[in-house]
Amino acid sequence: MVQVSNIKVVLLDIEGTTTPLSFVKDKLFGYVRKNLRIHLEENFSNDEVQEDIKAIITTATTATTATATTTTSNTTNKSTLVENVIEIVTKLMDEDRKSTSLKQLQGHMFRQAFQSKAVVGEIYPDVLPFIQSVISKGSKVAIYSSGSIFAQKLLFGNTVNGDLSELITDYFDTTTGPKVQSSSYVKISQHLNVTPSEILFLTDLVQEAVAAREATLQAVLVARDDSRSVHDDELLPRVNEFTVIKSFDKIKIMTS
Ligand SMILES: CSCCC(=O)C(=O)COP(=O)(O)O
Repeated sequence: MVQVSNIKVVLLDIEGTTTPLSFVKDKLFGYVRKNLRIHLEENFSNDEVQEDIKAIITTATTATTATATTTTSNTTNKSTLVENVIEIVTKLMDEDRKSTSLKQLQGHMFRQAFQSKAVVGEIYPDVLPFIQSVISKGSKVAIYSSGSIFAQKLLFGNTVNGDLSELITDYFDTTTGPKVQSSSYVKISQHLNVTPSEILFLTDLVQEAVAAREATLQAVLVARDDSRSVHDDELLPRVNEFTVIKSFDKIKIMTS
């Protein structure tokens, strides 16, 4: 059992930490891949979709990596724009990019997925008891994910365990900054009005744990059976710098 003390907020990553990778990759992202064309075509004139299209095109034209090579055009022609956006979004998703524009679009598409019950939010069985125990000790629970805040609220509002969104006091996404940058965690602690060391960050990605620790948060790695960096041999030296738990029931928040 890992004991942590002096914690006012527990900050949770989603993919691989609260929620199975397979759910995010296959069900959520799978829904986007399958329904992107129909979403764009049927809702093309909506302000929200127009904003999403503009943002995606901006990402493609300003990206410094391979995505920038995608052909974009200045056209307002519907079918050309739809084809362009599908090409860019597919490429961004293939590269598992965390671009804010991609995450905004995905989040808007998840609304239909959750409302129609085509998708129901999955969390690991130990997550809800842990959240309840954190709250019972007077600490708060917040989320920091690359998924948009809109998407995060949909996920926690529509889980297999019911609506958990009210148990979470604050949500953060890439509009605060990338999860691999320590400045993002400084901003989060300022927003939460606590000192960084009073935040416990749980993630399956060592690069995120490193950034959080640089900002002096307490960071613990979560090594689920399907987790990402904890099973990457190249990252092992960095992983070994952290406390690693297999599930949330291995962590105990001590009241001061
Ligand atoms: C409903 S949130 C969707 C998750 C997502 O889009 C994502 O990129 C996962 O990012 P995380 O930072 O939670 O690993």
